[in-house]
Amino acid sequence: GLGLSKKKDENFGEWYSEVVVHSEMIEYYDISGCYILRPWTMSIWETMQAFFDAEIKRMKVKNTYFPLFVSPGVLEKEKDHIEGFAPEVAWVTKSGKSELEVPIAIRPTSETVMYPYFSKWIRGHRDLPLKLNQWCNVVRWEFSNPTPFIRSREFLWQEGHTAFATQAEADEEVLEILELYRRIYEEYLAIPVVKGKKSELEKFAGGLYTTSVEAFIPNTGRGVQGATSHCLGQNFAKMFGIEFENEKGGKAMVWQNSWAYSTRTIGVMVMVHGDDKGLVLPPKVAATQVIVVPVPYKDTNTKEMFEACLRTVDTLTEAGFRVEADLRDNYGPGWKYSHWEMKGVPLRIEIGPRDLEKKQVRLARRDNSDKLDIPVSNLVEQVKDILDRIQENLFDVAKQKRDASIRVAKTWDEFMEALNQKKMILAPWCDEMEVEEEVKKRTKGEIGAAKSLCTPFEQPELPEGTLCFASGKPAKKWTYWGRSY
Ligand SMILES: O=C(C[C@H]1NCCC[C@H]1O)Cn1cnc2c(c1=O)CCCC2
Ligand SMILES: [Mg+2]
Repeated sequence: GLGLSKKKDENFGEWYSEVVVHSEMIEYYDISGCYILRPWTMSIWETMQAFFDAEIKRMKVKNTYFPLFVSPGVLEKEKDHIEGFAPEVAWVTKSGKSELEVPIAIRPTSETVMYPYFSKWIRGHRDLPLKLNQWCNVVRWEFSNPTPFIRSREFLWQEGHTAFATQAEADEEVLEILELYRRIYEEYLAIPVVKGKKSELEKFAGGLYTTSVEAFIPNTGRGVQGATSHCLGQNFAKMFGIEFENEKGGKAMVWQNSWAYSTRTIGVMVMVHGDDKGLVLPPKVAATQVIVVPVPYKDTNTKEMFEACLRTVDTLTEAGFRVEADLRDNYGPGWKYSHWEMKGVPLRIEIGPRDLEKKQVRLARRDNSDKLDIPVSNLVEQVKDILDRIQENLFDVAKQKRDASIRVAKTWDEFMEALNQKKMILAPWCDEMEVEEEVKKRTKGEIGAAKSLCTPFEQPELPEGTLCFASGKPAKKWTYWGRSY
């Protein structure tokens, strides 16, 4: 039947699973950790893809497509890159009834797929910069609790792989891409994120440094890595022999980056904005931004009302909005209101007999349930204004909740108190890896250990003599910590 059986503040995990299914985003699949992405999800993915693809094309990145399959030799080429992850790699060992001579890996990411060819294609400085991206799926056979969008064994992403003659060019692109990831979260998904650098322990082991945008889920008190932009330095160039003849005729290794965001972004959006009536979609990414529902009265002239609904759809469609009318005669208005609220449609337009008479329509906002009557003559302007206000309001509310979840901690006790209150902790840290390992050990438990989320580029003042919250040594930086997905 209609409606959720679990409340967001009471049983978050089950609430989330119900929302993604009842909003028709996800269908569960018979293989654990794999999910069907239904059209209501794909339209969101496509909207973000349209933005990001256009932006990277402006950066002269070209789309490509490499094979799904990786030969074992290359995959295991980079020891410390792969050893930590080996259990997650899925392998094809048979075709039909016969065993394969050599098992073939399914790509968990494509560094090792692409870089032998980078080595072949990059000969001279004129071959640089090489900037490729692919939109594809990857497979990681995760064992910890699978969660739709957030942690699945197969997911969609884009992975950018670029090579430059100089570190400066690589460093610059890392941040340019990270800004695009911030825009995806803050401008499209209406989710506040922190831009920062990963610690040595949390960074991509194969790279030089990792930058990320970090989101936070107040209900669970968990950080979530929203997207990553890595500078790989010359590590992979060394491994795969990716070198070029520079202007002076000497040989030099390239500087590389790799960067990705995935369908995980959609799960963060559900978690942050969803409520006890279901999904709440930011207008920028909503497949349907406006749903028009007729409200027939007993003896109403339904023909005239349906025509008014269709005229409303035409007017708003011409104005560039994504709008539908629900004219099904086997459901009443009340059922339709709940249905489209569950699916998170940002704005509903109700048209009843009185609205016809008065040449007005009634708008109902999904984010704050406000209702207002507006004259049909002013429809387009008002709908545009309201959708913009909904987008802003979703961001403002999410930011206010996220900021309320941040605690500054200067001592271990303050840290543990905040951690147990499901907070995102900003603490002065000595930046020593052993100390971070110690924090993980000391906070290990049923619901997972605390880890560093990122060192924000925006550093608060660090007064001389400030001590590390965990080691008591002189602090070097402010870092965000918390439990995470
Ligand atoms: O994938 C990356 C780094 C990089 N890959 C390309 C896009 C950007 C960024 O995600 C890290 N990583 C994560 N997970 C795994 C691997 C791995 O390299 C390799 C083996 C299986 C699991
Ligand atoms: Mg992983």
